[in-house]
Amino acid sequence: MTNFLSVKDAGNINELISSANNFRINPFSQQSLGRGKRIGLIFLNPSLRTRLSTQIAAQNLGMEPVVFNASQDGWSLEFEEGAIMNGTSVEHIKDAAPILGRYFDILGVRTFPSLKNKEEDYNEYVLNQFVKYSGIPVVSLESATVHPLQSLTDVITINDYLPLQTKMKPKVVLTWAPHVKPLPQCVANSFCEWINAWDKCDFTITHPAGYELDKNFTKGAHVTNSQAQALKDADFVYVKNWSSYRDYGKIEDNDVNWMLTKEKLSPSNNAKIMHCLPVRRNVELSDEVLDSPNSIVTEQASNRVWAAQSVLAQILKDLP
Ligand SMILES: NCCC[C@H](NC(=O)CCC(=O)O)C(=O)O
Ligand SMILES: NC(=O)OP(=O)(O)O
Repeated sequence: MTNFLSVKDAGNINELISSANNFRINPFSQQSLGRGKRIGLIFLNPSLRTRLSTQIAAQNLGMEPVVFNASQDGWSLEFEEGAIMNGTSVEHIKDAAPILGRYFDILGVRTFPSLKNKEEDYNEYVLNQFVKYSGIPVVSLESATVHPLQSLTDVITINDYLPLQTKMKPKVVLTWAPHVKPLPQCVANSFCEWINAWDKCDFTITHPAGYELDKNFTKGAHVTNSQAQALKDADFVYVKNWSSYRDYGKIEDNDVNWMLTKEKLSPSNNAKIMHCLPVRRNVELSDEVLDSPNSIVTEQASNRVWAAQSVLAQILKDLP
């Protein structure tokens, strides 16, 4: 593995899951793999889980992680080719990224979408420039359109429960939830493309009209505007808000009735509840759901370490 930017870089998903499961049993089994190697973790946006789990994963592999909160502590970066830099941006990515490439063996980058320029966001304008100019393997720590370390974690978490399932394929539902802010589509896009590629689940997406996701990510999934219909017999319910893809970055209609409650889950198959976190309690999901034994969000977040470790191990093995 060279880069880890989306499901396309994952190779065999089941092998990544199995490697993650091995690290969960024995976190320090491959300490020599990363010895003498350094990973730079560059954050252009806030993070709790990704920042900490990736540091822990790197340390478990014997690597040294260096975290840089670029948006707070670094010079303001310019990404536009040919820009006349007489404004607020101080340093061009063409100058900064090659230096990161000399300091580190692997680079992790978190960069959210602008939610203003759909074309730039969906072309991964920022992340791709880190890839182009750093010259070293790049791991997405969540980008404009996808969050592959989160999605790998999500399939690892679902996989843990597969032996308990009686159906050939468990019913996995991604439900839109209300929010106070317009959020990226990336966690939802990414979950869709990983669940589709993994192909072990019967997958339904439900959202109010106007929140259709980009078909490049969802194709193959059942899509319905009826949350009640989607939740019926569900084995896993993944809750997430996203802003409109069509009317890009806008809140079409923040229907509070879409908040997930215990009552709505009663026709489900005692569904496990998932969310990438952070979550707005009693806006996206009720306390009752989040605090119930069906919620596996803490377990899910704890799997972030093993997902990151399996990816970093694969990249380390393939370093030139
Ligand atoms: N990294 C996990 C999710 C990040 C982001 N959530 C947020 O920005 C939440 C912000 C808030 O709740 O104010 C998202 O949905 O893509
Ligand atoms: N789920 C997730 O990526 O969390 P952070 O934004 O805290 O890293």
